[in-house]
Amino acid sequence: MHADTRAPVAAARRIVVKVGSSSLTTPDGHIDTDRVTRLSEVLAARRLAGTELLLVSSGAIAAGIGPLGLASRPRDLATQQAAASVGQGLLVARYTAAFARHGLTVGQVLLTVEDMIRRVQHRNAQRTLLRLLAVGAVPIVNENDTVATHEIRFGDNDRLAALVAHLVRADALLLLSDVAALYDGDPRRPGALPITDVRDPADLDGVELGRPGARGVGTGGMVTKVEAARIATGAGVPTLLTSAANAGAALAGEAVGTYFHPQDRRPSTRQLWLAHATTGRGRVWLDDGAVDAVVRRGASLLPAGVVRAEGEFHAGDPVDLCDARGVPVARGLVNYDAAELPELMGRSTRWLARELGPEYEREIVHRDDMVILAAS
Ligand SMILES: Nc1ncnc2c1ncn2[C@@H]1O[C@H](COP(=O)(O)OP(=O)(O)O)[C@@H](O)[C@H]1O
Ligand SMILES: N[C@@H](CCC(=O)OP(=O)(O)O)C(=O)O
Repeated sequence: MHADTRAPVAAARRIVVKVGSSSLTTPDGHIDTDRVTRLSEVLAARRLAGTELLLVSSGAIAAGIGPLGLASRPRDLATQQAAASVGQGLLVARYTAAFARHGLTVGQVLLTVEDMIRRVQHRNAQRTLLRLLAVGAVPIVNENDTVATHEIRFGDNDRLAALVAHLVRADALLLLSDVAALYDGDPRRPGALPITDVRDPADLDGVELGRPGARGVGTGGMVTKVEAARIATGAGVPTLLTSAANAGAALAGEAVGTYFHPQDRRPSTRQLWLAHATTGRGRVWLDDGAVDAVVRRGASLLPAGVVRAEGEFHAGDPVDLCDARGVPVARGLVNYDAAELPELMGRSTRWLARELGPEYEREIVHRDDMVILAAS
C-alpha cells in the first residue's frame, strides 16, 4: 500500500464522512449503540483537533425496523418512510448524546433531490451547512426519506455524500462501510484481493462491483460507492473507502482502504447536481445546429433550435436535451412548461417577444442551468 497517498485525508481541514446502515445497526433492526459511540468518539476527536466535519449518516430505515417490530428491511416505499421516520429520530438522538460527551453539538440536515437541483433551495442548503460549520456544530445529513418518492430519490447516501462534499468544497470524502476496502471481486468469495489505489477509471476494469452486504440493510453495495468516488474525485475531492472500524486509522492517513485519487477540476456545484442527482422529467429534441451550439459552443438553448418535446414537465424541472437520434447530450432546467413549447418551437426569440410579449424572449434552457452529458 502507499501510505503517502493518503496524506490529503490526514491534512483535510474540511471533511465529509459517510457511514452506511450496516455499520450502525444490529441484525434485529436497532441502533448498535456501541458502534455509534465508537465512531462518534473518533469523529469528535478529529473535530476537536480543528477539522470541520460533516457526517452523512444512513441507518434511518434500518434503525426503525426493530422498534416497529418488522421482520426485515421493508420493500415498499410507505413502510420505508414510516421506518425512516422512527429510525431517524432515534439515530440523531444517539449522535446528539455521543457528541455531547465531547462537548460538541450536532445539527440534523435532511435533504431531498428536489431541494438540491433548484437554484434557491440549493443555495439555501449550502448556506445552512456552512453556517452550521461556522458556529462549530457537526451537521448530520441524511436524505429526507419520509417525503422522498421513488421518482425523486437519491436512494443511496453514497452519491448524496459525494455531492455534499462538493457542495461544501470539502478537502476529502471518507466512505465508511462494513468492508475494509474495495475488492477485485465480491469479498465474500475466497481469493478476492483489495484494491489500494484508483487513479483512473481503467483501474477498475474487470472489477466485479457486487450487491449490498448479506444483511440486506445497505442499499447500493459497491456500485454506488464507486459512483460516489467518481463524482467526488471528478470534482477534485480525494475519496477513501474503508470500514467504519478503520475510521480512526483512515483519518490519520494510514494505509487502509481504497484511495481514489482526485482529478484536477471542479465543475460548478449545481452542474454536478444536475448531472448526477437528477433524471430528466421530459425530453426536448434539438436540431443539429442547436446541438452544436449547446454542446460545442456552450450556448443557451433557444426556441429556434427545438423540434419536439416529450413528457409532462413544468418550468424549473430538469429535462434531457436530445440530438436527432434521441441521444441525451445535455440536461438542464427548463424555463417553460411542456404545454407551452409547441407554440414556441422553431421561432426566433425576437418573433416570440413581438408576437407573445417580452416574457417570451427567454431561452428554453439557460447555459448556467445546463450540464453537457456527452459529446454528440
Ligand atoms: N467488489 C467488492 N468489494 C467490496 N465489497 C463488495 C464488493 N462487491 C460487493 N460488496 C459488498 O458490498 C457491501 C457494502 O455495501 P452496502 O451493504 O450497501 O454498505 P453500506 O450499508 O455501508 O452502504 C459489503 O458488505 C460487501 O459484501
Ligand atoms: N436514507 C437511507 C439510507 C439509504 C442508504 O444509502 O443506505 P446505505 O447503503 O446503508 O448507506 C436511510 O437512512 O435509511
